Amino acid sequence: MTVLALNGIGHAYLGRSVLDDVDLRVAPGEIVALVGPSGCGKSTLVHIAAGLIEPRAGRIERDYLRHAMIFQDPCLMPWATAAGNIEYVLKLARVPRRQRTRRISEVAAQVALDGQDLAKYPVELSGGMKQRVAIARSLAVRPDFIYFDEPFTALDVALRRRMQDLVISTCVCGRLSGLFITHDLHEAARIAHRIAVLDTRGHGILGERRLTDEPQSRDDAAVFRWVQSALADDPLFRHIHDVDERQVA
Ligand SMILES: Nc1ncnc2c1ncn2[C@@H]1O[C@H](COP(=O)(O)OP(=O)(O)OP(=O)(O)O)[C@@H](O)[C@H]1O
Repeated sequence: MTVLALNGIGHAYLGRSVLDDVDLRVAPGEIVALVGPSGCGKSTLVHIAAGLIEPRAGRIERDYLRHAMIFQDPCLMPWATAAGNIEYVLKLARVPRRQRTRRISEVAAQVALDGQDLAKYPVELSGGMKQRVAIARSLAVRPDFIYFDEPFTALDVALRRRMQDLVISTCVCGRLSGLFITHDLHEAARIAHRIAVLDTRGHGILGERRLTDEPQSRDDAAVFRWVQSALADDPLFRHIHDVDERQVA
C-alpha cells in the first residue's frame, strides 16, 4: 500500500537535467526522509511530489486526502497575527467561523503556543515560534500527508531538536504520512521510518534503509549509534559523507 508513489520522475531547468528516473514510495503512516548533498534535486523532487512543479517525465500517484507543506522559511503573512495566519487557511478551506476559533486553539496547543503568542505579529515572534505557527497552520486543515522541505535548517540546535520532537509527536504518533527533506542524517535518523538517498546528480534513488524501531522509541544514544555506524560501515551513506567533505574542502 502506498499513499505517494513517484514513478520515473525526470526534470530539467533551462535544458539542464536535475532529476532522472526517480522512483520513491511512501506507505500509510510512514515518514520517509530523503537525504542527499546540496543541489542534488531534493527540493525539486518534493515540489514535484506536492504538485507545485510539473515534471518533464514520470507519473505521480497520490492516495491521500489533503496535504500540507512546511518550508525552511515559515512564509507567514506579516500583516496578520499568528492566529490570523492560521485562520487564513481555515477560511480558504471554508471552515465556519465558530469552528475556526476552536481549531486555532487546538493546533496552537499542539505546538505549545499560548493565547499571547497567537495575538502577536510575525515580527514579534522568535524564529522557533514562527516555525511553530507554520506547523500549526499546516496541521489546522487536518492533512493526512505533510511535505517537509528542510524546515528546521535555519534553527539553532536546541530549537531544532524541539521541532523534531514536535514532528514525532504530531505526525508519527498521529499516524500522518510524510516526506521529509533534509541533508542532516541525524535528523533523518531521529524522525523517519525509512531513509532514502538521492543520487548526487539526481539520477535516481541510490538506495534506502529502514530503521527498525519506531521514531518515538529512539533515544539519543540509539540515533547517534545508528548514524555513526551508517557513516562508517554503510557504502550508501559513506557516499554522502564523501561528497559533503569534497564540497567543503
Ligand atoms: N527555478 C530554478 N531554475 C533553475 N535552476 C534551478 C531552479 N531551482 C533549482 N535549480 C537548480 O537545480 C538543482 C537542484 O536544486 P534543488 O533546490 O532541487 O536541490 P536540493 O538538493 O534541494 O539543494 P539544497 O539541499 O541546497 O536545498 C540545483 O543545481 C539548482 O541550482
